[in-house]
Amino acid sequence: MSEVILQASHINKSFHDPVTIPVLNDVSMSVNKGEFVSVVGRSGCGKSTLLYVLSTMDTDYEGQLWIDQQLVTNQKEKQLARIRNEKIGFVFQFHYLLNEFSVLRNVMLPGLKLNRYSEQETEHRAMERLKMLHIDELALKNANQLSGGQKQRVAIARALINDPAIIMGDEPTGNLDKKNGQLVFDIFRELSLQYQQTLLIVTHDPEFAGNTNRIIEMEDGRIIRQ
Ligand SMILES: Nc1ncnc2c1ncn2[C@@H]1O[C@H](COP(=O)(O)OP(=O)(O)OP(=O)(O)O)[C@@H](O)[C@H]1O
Repeated sequence: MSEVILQASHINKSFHDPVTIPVLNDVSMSVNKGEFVSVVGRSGCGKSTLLYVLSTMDTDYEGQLWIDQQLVTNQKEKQLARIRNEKIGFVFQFHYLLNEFSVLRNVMLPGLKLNRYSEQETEHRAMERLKMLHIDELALKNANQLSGGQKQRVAIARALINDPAIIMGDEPTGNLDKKNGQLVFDIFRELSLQYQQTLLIVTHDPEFAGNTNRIIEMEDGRIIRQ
């Protein structure tokens, strides 16, 4: 049987602004190890809100959530911060690299924070991941010397530094031209096929979604197809 990496059960969420707006409506879903899953749906249907809940950044919801077989609902923030750093790699629309640091240092940072390996070992692991993504020649450049596509590939290397159970992305190709968007897609596919990396990516790009293993389609806060 496939190993379940992420499971959400009957997630409900509303914003109170000041009237109550229901945004997630009885969302249940799971993602298996090695699956490359996309989340699609019209603007405002709740994709980002769902991703924030699934990534444990938003804890204000009803329902239950497991990551890598561990129930994370109702855990304290300190524990959640550790789970996020250890189990989840994030790739956003904007790369959030620290411009004053080298590419290598940027990739190392979540590893140094986790403190599982020595600094030397973390550097070695960061170089391995830059090689995996074919960008090791950028290691000593400063982040602000890179193109948008290169920055996003560095952000993916950074997301991989702690061997996350799952990579979550919110529009990771949304800010890239077609060629660089394709490059980022190809990296995700290679990670999924070659390294059994589990991926859950919110996207507006039908071509991107159409080439993933499974599409989760949302409408008005519900999953209408998966
Ligand atoms: N902090 C907030 N307070 C109140 N309402 C919010 C808040 N964040 C999001 N919403 C509302 O929740 C709904 C879902 O928003 P969300 O950002 O999850 O949609 P989305 O599908 O990711 O949209 P997009 O594709 O445009 O990014 C929208 O109606 C939005 O206006």
